[in-house]
Amino acid sequence: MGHNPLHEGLVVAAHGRHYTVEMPDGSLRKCFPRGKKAGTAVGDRVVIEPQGADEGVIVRQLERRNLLYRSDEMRTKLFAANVDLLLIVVAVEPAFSDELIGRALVATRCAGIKPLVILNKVDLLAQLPAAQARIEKLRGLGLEVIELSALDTEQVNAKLLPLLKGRTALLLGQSGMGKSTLLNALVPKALAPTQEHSVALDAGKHTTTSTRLYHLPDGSGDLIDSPGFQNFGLSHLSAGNIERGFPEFEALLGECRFYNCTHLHEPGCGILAAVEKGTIARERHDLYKRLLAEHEDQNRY
Ligand SMILES: Nc1nc2c(ncn2[C@@H]2O[C@H](COP(=O)(O)OP(=O)(O)OP(=O)(O)O)[C@@H](O)[C@H]2O)c(=O)[nH]1
Ligand SMILES: [Zn+2]
Repeated sequence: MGHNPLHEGLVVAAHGRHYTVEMPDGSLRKCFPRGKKAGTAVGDRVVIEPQGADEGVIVRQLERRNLLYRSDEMRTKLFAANVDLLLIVVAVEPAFSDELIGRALVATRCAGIKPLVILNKVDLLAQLPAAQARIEKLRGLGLEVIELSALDTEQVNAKLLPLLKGRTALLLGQSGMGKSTLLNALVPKALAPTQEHSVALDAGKHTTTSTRLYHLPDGSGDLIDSPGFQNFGLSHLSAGNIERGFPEFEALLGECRFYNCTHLHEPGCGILAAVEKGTIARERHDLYKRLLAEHEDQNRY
């Protein structure tokens, strides 16, 4: 009895212990990692050995362009691989978190992924100016922002499809920002349960919690969605990585007196001086301090 021939496939869903791998003919296989270690993420290209009609074993994974992690207090987990674009979905209402955007910005700068902010629900005209004022600050950090209403499918496609063409984008958003509505507008067959549907269908019974990759209908790009994903734990990043995650620090780093300045308490620190002057926002420096502290906590033992 010889081995089955090996095949290359794309990991389109992660379910904890097993993965869904899409084969070149479009068929899906339920695949298990060889051995105990699961070093595979959605977006990875893998070589599998087919087993039976619709299963397989992941023999190895091909080299990846980049890898995003999501870590919590407990551990660091793989999130998604080979991502070109991080779509950070925020909304005019409810209020969005600067913290999450700041963390996403650090993660993308470290992984070499382009971040793009989507301001959703611009049809809520009364609250729009206040949201736009907050968005201006993000533009000041060099973030590109696209304004749209996810309820307007035509508008969503006109604004986003050209940017998604030939790329793999990861959707990120706090609950209520309209991420599911946006996904449904781009990939109708994804049928991501929106909040209304979840309520109608009995308290979110149909909400999936696994990370999934969807192909755009015209086949010219992929979207990765990770329901229930709220925060970007970054405790796996080094202090140098965290520093690099703050674009507004970059031009000032040369002004610190000490070459290994941590920008926390050193005399002659260019960053601290800018915070005092107000040219770097204090909330941003506070986020920097929090990320460093999380990193210290994680690496203490
Ligand atoms: N006015 C307006 N409402 C929107 C828009 N997009 C989404 N919504 C509404 O906002 C609410 C939240 O949308 P969802 O798509 O469920 O939000 P989500 O980000 O997926 O939230 P979770 O399902 O909790 O993860 C729903 O009531 C949507 O109908 C929009 O462009 N304009
Ligand atoms: Zn400094």
